[in-house]
Amino acid sequence: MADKKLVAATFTPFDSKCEVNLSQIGPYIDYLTKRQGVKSVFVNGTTGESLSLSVAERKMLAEEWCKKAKGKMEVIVHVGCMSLKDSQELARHAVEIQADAIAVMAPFFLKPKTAEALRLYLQEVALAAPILPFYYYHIPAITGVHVPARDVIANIQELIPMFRGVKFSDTDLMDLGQCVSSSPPQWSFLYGVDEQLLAGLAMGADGAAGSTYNYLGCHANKLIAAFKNCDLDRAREIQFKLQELLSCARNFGFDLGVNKQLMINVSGLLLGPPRLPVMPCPPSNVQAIAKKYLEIFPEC
Ligand SMILES: CC(=O)N[C@H](C=O)[C@@H](O)[C@H](O)[C@H](O)CO
Ligand SMILES: CC(=O)C(=O)O
Repeated sequence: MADKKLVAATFTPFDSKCEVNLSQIGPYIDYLTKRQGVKSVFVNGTTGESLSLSVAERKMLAEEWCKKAKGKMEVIVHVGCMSLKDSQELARHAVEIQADAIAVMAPFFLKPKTAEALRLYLQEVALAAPILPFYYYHIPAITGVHVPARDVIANIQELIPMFRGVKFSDTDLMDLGQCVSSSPPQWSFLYGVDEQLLAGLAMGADGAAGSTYNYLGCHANKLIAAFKNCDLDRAREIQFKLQELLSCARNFGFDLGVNKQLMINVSGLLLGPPRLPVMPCPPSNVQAIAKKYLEIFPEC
């Protein structure tokens, strides 16, 4: 079985005024590589609040991540925007800064109505970065674009020669299965519903990309290793622990604000508040979740 990849979808470090704080990116990379065993990041995605950032801010962040990660981690830069022009600008920039790959979600103000419309849109973005591996970022719960991923990627290599896979953030495991079974083996399907990663792996996902791997990377790596060793009891044990933590977090209204504050509590990194409209979470509210984290995962 080929190596399976674990990708952390990064938070965007802000200062107390909600301005991008690049100084935390070096320490963030050290934390992920040394403490969590994470060797790939997905920058400027959902967790990174990309659609709440300006294009200039996204460029600054992507550049700093690529610069500091060089030789240490793989960097996938999400360049999806509401405007094709902005996405193309970010895709060109990703080439300049030598990102390892780009990913694009469906635009969701004026939504593509068909798989063909979405494929044509993705192609136009890909043309701005023709040398970079390209991933489609499927996250229908957020975009409201419910075209099955299977339909989006049908014959997509004819339009996007560098197409390499999907970041699949949806619970529809039949759609995932159909993506896997209809695709060439060199494509990667990275599963993005952390609560049920094991089910995604069982359906043939090549790895995982998600927000919780910022602070649960080392456990997710163990889950993946257990799955590869066919030790399903052990894999399930870890998955159930992760579910227990996230179910506790849900009781406190688990959203990006809570998620970011949990990462701050666990890692000690200075990531700041989220940006409006996401509301900041008072540190005291997260203490119960952080306590649960330490109870469930006393060590890596
Ligand atoms: C909506 C969202 O942000 N999904 C993420 C990935 O795509 C996941 O990593 C979740 O944050 C995670 O599964 C926790 O619910
Ligand atoms: C969670 C995730 O994968 C993202 O932030 O895009």
